[in-house]
Amino acid sequence: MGEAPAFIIDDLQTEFLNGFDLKSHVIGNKAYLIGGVNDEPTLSLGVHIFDQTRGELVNPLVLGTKPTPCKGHSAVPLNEDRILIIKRGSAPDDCIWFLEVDTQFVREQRKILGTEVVAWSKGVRGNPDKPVVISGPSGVGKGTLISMLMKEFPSMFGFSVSHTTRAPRGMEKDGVHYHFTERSAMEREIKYGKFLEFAAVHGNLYGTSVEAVEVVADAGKRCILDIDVQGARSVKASSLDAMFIFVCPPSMEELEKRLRARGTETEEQVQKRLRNAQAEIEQGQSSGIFDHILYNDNLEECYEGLKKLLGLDGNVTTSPKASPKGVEFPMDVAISKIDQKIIIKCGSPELKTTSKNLIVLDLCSLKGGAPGRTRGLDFYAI
Ligand SMILES: Nc1nc2c(ncn2[C@@H]2O[C@H](COP(=O)(O)OP(=O)(O)O)[C@@H](O)[C@H]2O)c(=O)[nH]1
Ligand SMILES: Nc1ncnc2c1ncn2[C@@H]1O[C@H](COP(=O)(O)OP(=O)(O)O)[C@@H](O)[C@H]1O
Repeated sequence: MGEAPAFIIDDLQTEFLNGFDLKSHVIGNKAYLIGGVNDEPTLSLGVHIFDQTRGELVNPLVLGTKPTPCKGHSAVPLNEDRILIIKRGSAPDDCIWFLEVDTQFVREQRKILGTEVVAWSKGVRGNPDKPVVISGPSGVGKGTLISMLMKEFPSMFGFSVSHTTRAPRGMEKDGVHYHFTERSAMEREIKYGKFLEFAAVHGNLYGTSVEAVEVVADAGKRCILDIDVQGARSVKASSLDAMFIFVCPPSMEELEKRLRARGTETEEQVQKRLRNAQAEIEQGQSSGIFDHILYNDNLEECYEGLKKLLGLDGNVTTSPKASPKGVEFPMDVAISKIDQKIIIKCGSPELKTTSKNLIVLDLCSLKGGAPGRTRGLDFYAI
């Protein structure tokens, strides 16, 4: 989008002129201008801020995944910290978005980055199952247990693919086992708030991106995270409500035997991992982070113990959780807010999912937000 014409700033109302589709919303002393050139059918949702105190138009740093282009949009500010956007002409699961302008995440990023920041978050119906964090020293068998679980229940669980600066091992594939990355690129992404947690482990940087966990939940699966104790501590302190499991070896001698038998590390790396293992085991057992401790002596018994913790010891249906359907909005909608409810009036009778033309969106059930998804959307027709 080019510079917004001056009269839009003066008027600060919805304007459609010369192909511009811009909506402005005043929150505090700032007017948020959302939209851009409407080159039908592709309106790309850009964001500008008009700072009324300074009388200046500002280009904010826009974080989060940007919505795909649409045919138009309607918007309404919510609770002084975000703007609800309904994209027109989008798929039912892609029409509700939030532009966060003063949420905790945005305020933190503004402070870190020293510039004006806004962030996108996509609205998703329903809530995923609690993610499972699995920690334990190198060589204890975390990867083996997780592979067994994925193999037996492929449609139920999804693996959070971490980023790491360590080199790939022979059989490891980029994007499957890890996202192998340069340290500088990873540090930049950490700075831009893309990581749920990160830690230096055995001399390399490892981290879970917010997206890594979100894509698993988007697929209707329960997310499994294989991360170290420092990472588990960060997740525990985050807003992600997870289950925490620590895997212990039967002895240090057995751990060393497994690590050497795996044959993936140099002697120096084996020594480093063994040195770190003692402290990890102590923290795993005494830090209060973990809900459960599993001893991996006999693999089959340990795997049965893991399944029991996950409620998989009885008869289990292995189909993935059906993701709740979205709503397809017609081109013509009007939005208003009453307390914690959003009323969406659909002007045309073409609404596909219902014969009624008022949709109520309940804001009380919303969870999460940028830099991930805003989950728990609950809407119904009246
Ligand atoms: N904090 C954190 N730790 C991770 C992440 N991914 C892997 N790790 C941990 O990093 C450590 C080393 O992992 P890796 O190099 O794959 O070796 P392995 O544990 O011997 O298989 C393990 O304790 C993993 O649990 C991550 O995203 N964040
Ligand atoms: N209970 C067990 N008994 C014997 N060997 C095991 C057991 N669990 C795992 N292993 C072996 O130990 C090695 C390390 O396991 P791995 O899953 O790679 O550990 P981690 O992911 O915790 O580093 C692998 O070669 C694996 O086959």
